Amino acid sequence: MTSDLRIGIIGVGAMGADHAERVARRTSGARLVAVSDPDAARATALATALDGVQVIGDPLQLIAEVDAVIIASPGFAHAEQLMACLEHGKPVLCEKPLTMDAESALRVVEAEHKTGRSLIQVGFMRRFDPEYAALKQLLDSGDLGRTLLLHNVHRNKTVAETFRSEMIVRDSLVHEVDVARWLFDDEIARITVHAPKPTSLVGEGVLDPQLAIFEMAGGAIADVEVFVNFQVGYEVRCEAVAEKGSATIGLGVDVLTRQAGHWGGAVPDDFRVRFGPAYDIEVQRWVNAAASGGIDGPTAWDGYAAAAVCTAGVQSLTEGRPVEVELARRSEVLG
Ligand SMILES: NC(=O)C1=CN([C@@H]2O[C@H](COP(=O)(O)OP(=O)(O)OC[C@H]3O[C@@H](n4cnc5c(N)ncnc54)[C@H](O)[C@@H]3O)[C@@H](O)[C@H]2O)C=CC1
Ligand SMILES: O=C1[C@@H](O)[C@H](O)[C@@H](O)[C@H](O)[C@H]1O
Repeated sequence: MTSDLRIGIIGVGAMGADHAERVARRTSGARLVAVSDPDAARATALATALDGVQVIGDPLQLIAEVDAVIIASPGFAHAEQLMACLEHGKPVLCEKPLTMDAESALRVVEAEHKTGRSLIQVGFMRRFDPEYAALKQLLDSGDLGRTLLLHNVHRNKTVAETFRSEMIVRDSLVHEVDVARWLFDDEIARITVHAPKPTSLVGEGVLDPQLAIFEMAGGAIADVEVFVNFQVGYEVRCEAVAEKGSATIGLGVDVLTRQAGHWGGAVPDDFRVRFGPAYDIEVQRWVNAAASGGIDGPTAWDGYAAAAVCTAGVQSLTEGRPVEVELARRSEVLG
């Protein structure tokens, strides 16, 4: 008899399958017991490969049957599945974005508040990345003085054809929204999303790349280039500029080789390589916290605040102007 936390995963595409392997093979105190995905063949193949994992067709039934849940379904499915986790009192690590818009995200925050518990952790894994964590520690130490600016680059090799302009804001830029709120420890008051001449290597009408400007409530500014069809590989960089110095992460320069007339390092293909250690730390810490019914990471409120910024960001992209972020008063929602 084991007291391991019995985990169920909803959605086993790229991210869900990665988490399944993580929970099954290298997370202590947890056991993967069930998966659910409308693509039954995909769920069955994964369950078979991982041994001892049940396939449950209905995600709401999975929620009822396990101790804790990882949601890795597409963002549009998160709200209903999160509400079911709250109804059953189940701790849940929900992949970002919390939901696809500010309104539904706020409903989730309110519903969680009614339970009187912190059950939802949002998968903003960069907070667990050793490089980002070191940057946060350095900025918080005050050694560089006050942080004034952040320059961010977020590039994916390619994305699915269904990934339209809005998704670049809600699904990709949302990471920098969280990074800026976290590093500055401040809210984003205003966002502008510019759409430069798009790459010709994507479908008609897709605005890629995008250049976003976040104006923080306290006056600092962050800029973000987000380019999801960069072709080369996965690159995430952040430079913080402070009063007495600057600090940069994500240069990917740990191994430089000279070979066949070239020198340089490798560019990872996607986030599973670059942020693998961050997901490992994130899931292990969530499991440890969930075992006592809590969380240890970005909260539902963080997910809501990010959704509110992205909602304003999509409006800015559509209307071609800066848009103020409408954020509910935290004290009114959470008491
Ligand atoms: N933290 C991170 O760096 C990353 C987070 N993500 C997030 O993970 C989630 C999943 O993304 P991917 O794995 O890239 O997508 P994906 O398209 O590879 O996989 C999604 C899976 O969910 C299944 N699905 C569709 N509708 C569903 C529903 N209603 N209920 C349950 N399952 C459903 C699909 O059949 C598919 O197997 C998204 O929220 C995404 O934003 C994705 C990539 C990286
Ligand atoms: O979260 C992720 C994906 O969903 C998103 O589509 C990518 O742009 C991000 O780089 C990745 O970290």
